[in-house]
Amino acid sequence: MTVERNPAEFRLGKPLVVAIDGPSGSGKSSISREAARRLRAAYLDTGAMYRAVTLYCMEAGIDLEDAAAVEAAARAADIELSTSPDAEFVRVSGRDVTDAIREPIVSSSVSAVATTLGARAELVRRQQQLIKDSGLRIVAEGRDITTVVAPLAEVRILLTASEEARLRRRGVQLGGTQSAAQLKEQVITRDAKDSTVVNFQQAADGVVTIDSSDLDFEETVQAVLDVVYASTH
Ligand SMILES: Nc1ncnc2c1ncn2[C@@H]1O[C@H](COP(=O)(O)OP(=O)(O)OP(=O)(O)O)[C@@H](O)[C@H]1O
Ligand SMILES: Nc1ccn([C@H]2C[C@H](O)[C@@H](COP(=O)(O)O)O2)c(=O)n1
Repeated sequence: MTVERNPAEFRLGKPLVVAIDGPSGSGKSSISREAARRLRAAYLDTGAMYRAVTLYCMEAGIDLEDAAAVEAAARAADIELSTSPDAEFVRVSGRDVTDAIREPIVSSSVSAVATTLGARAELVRRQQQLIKDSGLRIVAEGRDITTVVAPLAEVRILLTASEEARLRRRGVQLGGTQSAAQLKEQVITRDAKDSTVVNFQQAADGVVTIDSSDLDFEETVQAVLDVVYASTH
């Protein structure tokens, strides 16, 4: 079913929190950003916050295996994150780190922060505040948005795709610069580590699964918008 109505006008004046979780490379960030644009909503990339804390720790010489130090860093880090789908930026201590947090060294270290429960508690608190600050019109994506950060969201989606599709997409996204082994490390191995503290492989009760393996980008955005309409009627 494709909805004809104008998404930008949909549910204006009423809360519309759209929570999207899923594994690495499933399309959460790119699909959520585009869905937010069309819904005229804010956009929250929670993974960027885990990445920002990781970079903060690495630059401060904090041992990522020291849970107490990582938790303290998550509390101390001065992180500014754009929630505009049209202006992506992340700043740590006022410095632009939008590109730096996407470097492979951060991708391969971020699970240490993501699996530190005290750091998660602090970032969940900040994420819930950002959702409130949006006026409750936002698409928020990550690994625990449907279950922990916004379990009462109007719309809750698990965005999945086959392992093969996710590896292929990430390979294309990185311009063919990564070997098959490197891609597997950044996508599959990272998911396995992150899965030890949050479940983003199976949909929780009430969460709608969208499998994008055989959908192109536009079809996936449309599938998300269809679930938004269906879940709010
Ligand atoms: N349905 C789709 N068909 C084809 N390509 C897609 C589709 N969805 C997303 N992509 C592309 O796949 C790549 C990975 O998507 P994206 O970065 O949004 O994934 P992600 O789930 O946020 O990953 P991560 O959690 O690792 O950051 C991007 O280049 C994106 O444009
Ligand atoms: N809500 C979230 C968001 C992200 N993470 C972790 C898992 C990833 O390894 C890392 C970076 O996320 P990405 O930018 O790849 O989406 O952050 C999490 O545990 N919970």
